[in-house]
Amino acid sequence: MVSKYTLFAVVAAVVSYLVGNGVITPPWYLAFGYVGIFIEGFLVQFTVWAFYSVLLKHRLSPLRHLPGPKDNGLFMGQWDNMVGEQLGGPQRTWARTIPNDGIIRFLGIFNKERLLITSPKALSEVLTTKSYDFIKPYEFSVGIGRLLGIGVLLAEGDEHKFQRKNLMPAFAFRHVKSLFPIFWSKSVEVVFAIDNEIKNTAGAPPSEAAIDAGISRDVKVNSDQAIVSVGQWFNRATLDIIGLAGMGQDFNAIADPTGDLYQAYVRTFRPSREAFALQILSLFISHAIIRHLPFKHNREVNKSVKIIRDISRDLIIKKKERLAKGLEADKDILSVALESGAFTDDQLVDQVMTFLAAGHETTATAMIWAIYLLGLHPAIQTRLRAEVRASLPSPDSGDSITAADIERLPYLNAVCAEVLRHHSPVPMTLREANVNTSIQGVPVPKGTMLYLVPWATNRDPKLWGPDVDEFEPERWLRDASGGAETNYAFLTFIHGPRSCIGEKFARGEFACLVAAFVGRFEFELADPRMEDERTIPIKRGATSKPENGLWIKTRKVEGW
Ligand code: HEM
Repeated sequence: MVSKYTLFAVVAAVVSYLVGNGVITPPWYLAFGYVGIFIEGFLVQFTVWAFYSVLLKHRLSPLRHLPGPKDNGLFMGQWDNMVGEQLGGPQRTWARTIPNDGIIRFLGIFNKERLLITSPKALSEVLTTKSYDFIKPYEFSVGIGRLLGIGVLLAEGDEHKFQRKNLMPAFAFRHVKSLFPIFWSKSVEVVFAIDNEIKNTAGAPPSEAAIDAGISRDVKVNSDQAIVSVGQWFNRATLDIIGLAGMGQDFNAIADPTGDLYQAYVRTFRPSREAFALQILSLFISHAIIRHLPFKHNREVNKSVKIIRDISRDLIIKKKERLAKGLEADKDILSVALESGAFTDDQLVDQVMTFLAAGHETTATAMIWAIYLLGLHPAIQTRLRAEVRASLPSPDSGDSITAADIERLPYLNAVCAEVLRHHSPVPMTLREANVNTSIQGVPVPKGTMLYLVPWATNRDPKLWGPDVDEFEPERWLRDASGGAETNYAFLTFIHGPRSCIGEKFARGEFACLVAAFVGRFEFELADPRMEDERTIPIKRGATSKPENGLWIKTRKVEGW
């Protein structure tokens, strides 16, 4: 489709030719030759278009009658609220306070119209029955695609159906069950590593360089207690798990955080002023241009992406060699993708990149919130520790576990489900109507942007009851659905054909990591300022976690 800028340029060129040759004479213009008239022509069109789209379009929109927040800025709609609060925060408030039938309309930057989808019925249409009417917005895909590759997460339409069908066998629960020994062995390894760190870490805070490189942030308190920064440990553990269970390759990031792959992710996700500035710039300029601007952050991300791509390619070559040698077929994600014969080598690289990134940062974020919430609620922590110790083998025993061992721990499963409800690692995701369609009978024009916000839906009192903000694992013991009347009240993994393909994998590794950590350690928040979750600065991005990390006073509990 021709872009509006191309159209403006063509019209301006024609006008410039006609005026320059005296065919037409506008009542007023500055005669600076053909180029001057071209620029004037372009600017006049741009100004008319900008005036229309910022000040008029939303007033004439067929969606203008939908309920929504009224305190809009003249040019920037709800922008001030959205940047001033945690990601998903304003949407959580609107879903609670603005009476609506499932759709709330709000204005974003330059008064662009957006729809927040709130009711289970509307969510089921967008996510399930009309899933392919909605796509991931182009700019979102280009931005995140640099790091994730264009794999199943970003493919659309028939291409997505094809990729998902061929990857599904690797994620069937029958298969995921066989991965529990890997989940457990890495959970035990990270617990041992943290235990060692508590014994050996120095009394002084680690150097800035070590913190920056995601290597150590831990500080000794006394002989058996240290302040541990849990985030980096769980990133290392989940990267190892997706490596082993997903690709058959141990990246050894728990043992050695200086490895290329782990460091590539540390550089990419490291918050910096430049990264934030580029994020803001991406609201005005295409990601395709931004990534080439000469900034240090861009150079670091580009370098990291090359490393991740090269490692992904190497993994594929090694796997192919194993297959060619006729070695026993592996059942990891990469082997399933290779054996399906559905993907070219380049497509496989994109899939591997997708699974590496989507498969580790999310679960590591879930772990941060689990430790945060259990640090805040010592009674729940103690009860969970008792259940784990009574039922699972001590890490020291060297014994492994099965999926059934985890399944039969009701409190562990309830705690994990409640963490995922209370603090969804992915706070929100976006969709764009790809065709003229409708939601709950409301006509939705092509191009309309939709917000699906687990941070709002998972905490909506209409769906969960008045105790929605309590961290209350019991709700999952009373009722397998947590007390909500519908699945669509729980959006952590989304639903339908674009739901998280790794949900069962994620729930399995998450339960193992929580069990091993809580079984072995007693812990509390090191920073009392974090006790009020509403005031914690949260990092903005695809996943939401505390911007300054999570620091907990940790002590080994003997006897298991
Ligand atoms: C607690 C951990 C996790 C959470 C909260 C989570 C959440 C999500 C969400 C919300 C989506 C939908 C994104 C969207 O449509 O915009 C998604 C998609 C996806 N996730 Fe996860 N995820 C987790 C773990 C994993 C793991 C461990 C893997 C891989 C092993 C994985 C692989 C994927 C893939 C490939 C997709 C795209 C699916 C598709 O579009 O067909 N995720 N995830």
